[in-house]
Amino acid sequence: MSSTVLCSHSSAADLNISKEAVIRSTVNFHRSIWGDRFLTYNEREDQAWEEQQAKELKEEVRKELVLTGSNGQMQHVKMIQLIDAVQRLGVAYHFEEEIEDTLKHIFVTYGDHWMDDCNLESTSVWFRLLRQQGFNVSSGIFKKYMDSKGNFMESVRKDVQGMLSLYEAAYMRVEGEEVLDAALAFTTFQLENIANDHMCKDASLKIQIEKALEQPLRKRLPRLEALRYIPIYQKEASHSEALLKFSILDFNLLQSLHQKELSQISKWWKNLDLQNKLPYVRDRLVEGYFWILAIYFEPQYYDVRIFLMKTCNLVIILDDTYDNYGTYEELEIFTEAVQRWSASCIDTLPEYMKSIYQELLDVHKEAEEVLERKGKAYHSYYTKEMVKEYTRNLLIEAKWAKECYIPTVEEHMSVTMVTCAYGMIIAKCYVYNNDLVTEDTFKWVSTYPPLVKASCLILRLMDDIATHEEEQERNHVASSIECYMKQYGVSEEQTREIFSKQVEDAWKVVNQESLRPTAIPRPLLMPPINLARVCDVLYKHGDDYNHAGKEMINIIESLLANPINVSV
Ligand SMILES: CC(C)=CCC/C(C)=C/CC/C(C)=C/COP(=O)(O)OP(=O)(O)O
Repeated sequence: MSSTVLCSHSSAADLNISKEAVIRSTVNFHRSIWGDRFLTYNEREDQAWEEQQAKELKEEVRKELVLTGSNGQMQHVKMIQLIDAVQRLGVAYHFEEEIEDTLKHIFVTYGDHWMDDCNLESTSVWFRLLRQQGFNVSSGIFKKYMDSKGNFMESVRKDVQGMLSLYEAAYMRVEGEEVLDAALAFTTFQLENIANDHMCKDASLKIQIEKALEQPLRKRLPRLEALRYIPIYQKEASHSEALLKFSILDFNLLQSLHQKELSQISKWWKNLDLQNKLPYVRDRLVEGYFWILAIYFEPQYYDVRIFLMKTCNLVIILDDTYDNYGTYEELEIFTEAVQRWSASCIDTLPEYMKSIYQELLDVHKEAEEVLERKGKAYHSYYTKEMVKEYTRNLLIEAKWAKECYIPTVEEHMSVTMVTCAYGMIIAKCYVYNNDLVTEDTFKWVSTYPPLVKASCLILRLMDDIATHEEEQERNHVASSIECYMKQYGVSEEQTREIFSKQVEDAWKVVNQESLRPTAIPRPLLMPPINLARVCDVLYKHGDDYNHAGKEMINIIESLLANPINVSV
């Protein structure tokens, strides 16, 4: 994989560092597995008809989602089930107001006391939905399913659907919620037993349990949950035909929009001609698009996605330049140029870095022009400052790598919290958001508040758990695993366990910070939450960003290539 090469580079003369050969370490990343597959886009023939159908069905679903005058308990139970289905089918973004109104009404009506005679399944779904919506209902309600010794009752063990719902609800836990910690341990153990039980005859239930154990709903991306849930929902006797059909059409229409975007961005990427200009850079455009789609999949975020794709792929170019190809002296010059952020710096740069720098300025200038017209120039001020901070910290990592220095865990985290790039990406998510974003939003994100830190930590730890071995083989900066092992004298195995626990603790912070009142308007919380979620796809079974495995390839094909058959 990795190799250290001697290569003579034209920049050496400009740099005045050495007229002889420059030693570079390079990694031979494999080429994109997707080739030009997403370069061209063809609209499906029946798309206009599908759009019309979807429009009509959407209004039918909307009517079902509005509370009627009768407003009885039974209606509330049904409404909770319907909202759960709407969310899991991936179409909740069409009905945000209706969902907010209904859940608020239920919160105001019942407070912490969801109907006493309700079963575990209904109570768990109520709890999860309200917590997801930011209503801080008490987890104390689950104590009634425990005996005097604090163990879950025998009746719970027999209620498999109830346990499955409780398992999903428990993932909304925050620090100190012992009843939810106990519920999670109990349900996980019981559900694992059922999943491993060869005598269990209900194959469909078994699959649902396996999928839930693999990834709880809290960590699941809405588009991936939609793919999984559509066939399950269809089998439910009480399903709404309008909702089912609408979800399928909407999934396919969005897929078509995403294909169009990916084609547009593939052309931009191809035009950069990196294969010839910067052959050391990874070509992971399609995997990168999956990453961005995880943050925002809704049609209204088209501009943000295009901007994020350009700017995040530049982040990858920078990452490979600092981690891999650039010499320390070159990187110092580049970092200085970024701090000055001016086209006049181009002449000071080594030849191969000029196009990177120019593209960095261009992508931000493009955004700046749009924002200036809207009187929002400060949006780009903050994101540019975060890019500057990012390169300064990449340079520190390059120094550590050059000196083979293993920092303390605290030193490492203070730098890699920035170089994992999530803070900067979150800020960039807000650049084109108009109504809710204020200067305070940028001040919030740039100071790395608990939610942003938690999201960064989840990425850093999961990425390092997945890539530690591969990165060790090359001259990469010490990973958090190495730092931890050295500082605490523990094995790699123990460190991995400790980090997995830290990831779960970070999720508790994500949950806490999502409860009302929130530090910033609730819709703006989605980028850090979804960025945490995507790690659970990309880094759970290895490094699926750099080396997409079979399952990742399947995911990308289902999301971006294969429409769902309308008669599923
Ligand atoms: C569209 C697009 C490309 C999205 C990517 C999002 C992004 C910029 C993520 C941050 C950088 C990162 C962790 C890259 C993974 O490579 P790595 O494992 O080499 O990272 P490391 O050098 O920090 O370990």
